[in-house]
Amino acid sequence: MNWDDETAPAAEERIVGAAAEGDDQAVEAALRPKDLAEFVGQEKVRQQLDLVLKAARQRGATADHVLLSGAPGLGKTTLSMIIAAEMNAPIRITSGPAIQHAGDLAAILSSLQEGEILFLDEIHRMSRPAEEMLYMAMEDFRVDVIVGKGPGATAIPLELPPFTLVGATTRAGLLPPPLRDRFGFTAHMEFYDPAELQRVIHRSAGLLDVEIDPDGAAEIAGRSRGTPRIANRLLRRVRDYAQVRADGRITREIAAAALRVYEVDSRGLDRLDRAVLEALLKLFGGGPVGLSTLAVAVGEERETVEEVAEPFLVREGLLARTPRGRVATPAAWAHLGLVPPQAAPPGGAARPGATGQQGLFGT
Ligand SMILES: Nc1ncnc2c1ncn2[C@@H]1O[C@H](COP(=O)(O)OP(=O)(O)OP(=O)(O)O)[C@@H](O)[C@H]1O
Repeated sequence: MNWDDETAPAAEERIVGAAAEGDDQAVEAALRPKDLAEFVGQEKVRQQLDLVLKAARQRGATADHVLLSGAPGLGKTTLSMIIAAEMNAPIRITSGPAIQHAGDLAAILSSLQEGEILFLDEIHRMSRPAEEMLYMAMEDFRVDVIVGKGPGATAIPLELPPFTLVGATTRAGLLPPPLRDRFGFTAHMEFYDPAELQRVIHRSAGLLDVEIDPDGAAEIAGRSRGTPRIANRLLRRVRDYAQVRADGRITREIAAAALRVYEVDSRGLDRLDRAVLEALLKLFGGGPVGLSTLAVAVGEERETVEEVAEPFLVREGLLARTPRGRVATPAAWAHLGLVPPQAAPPGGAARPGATGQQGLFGT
């Protein structure tokens, strides 16, 4: 899957977009778990990382370099900060696109303290020369700084203090093998199941001082697309609704009513996702239909349909991309409360008007 799909430009304005938005950042800082015990879910990653860090602490050494891969909003930045906290080490945060020249990287590396954690987000987007410098830095804690140009250029070796690189990527497959191989520990972060998201929501509600029923948390969790960042964002919008329209407490009914206002349905589909699905079912009998035709039908760019709406619909098993075009699955018909043509009574096609829309947003 193409994880970056969820960060495509049009996805940024969506309440169910996985990329961080402007007002997320300050709140996210307040909601970040501070240690491994507080970090919800990702059991395997947590157990393995716990061993890696404990062993390093016992040896009095810096931890091995760590590569975290997974979709946006699953907790990679949070985990890098936890690594620093568990190692009692300072952390420096930067990203691949910010390092365009090898010199940028040399400047950062040479100013690290011993044992410092260097968090490099979007490591797959670093420039090639910087990437090559990183190989030597990771392996030998040394870089060659080139001084001068042409035949007179000389490489001056620069010793670095031992440090731990924590690389984060949405696409581990894009990393060149020599870079991937230099990480001592690689963790792949999975989407969270509803029970885990419910725990994330309860924890965040506590920190935000919001009263929430277990059913209210479950309702939000089911619409959060497996992603803690989305769960926290939906929680904040539901909190607003509960405060303005009710007594502030979040129940299942309040959560469903609030998310109806924001057009997030019972499976976490938003207006665009549903428009695509509805066009596919109602106008094209469930497909197959070409991407361009589908895009025209919903009045969106081809890229928006392909990169913003489709990845989640595919992940949810509602839409399939086939060589003949886009096809709806039986689950898509069921979700929109429509009858597939082959199951329609004799003489009657699919009943385009017979939607169960009211049910989609919950009660
Ligand atoms: N396991 C978790 N338990 C509790 N909260 C979490 C967990 N994972 C993520 N969060 C919350 O979700 C938000 C987003 O997490 P974070 O910024 O770490 O994601 P990310 O994977 O680094 O995203 P990106 O790839 O966009 O940088 C944070 O507010 C964090 O508190």
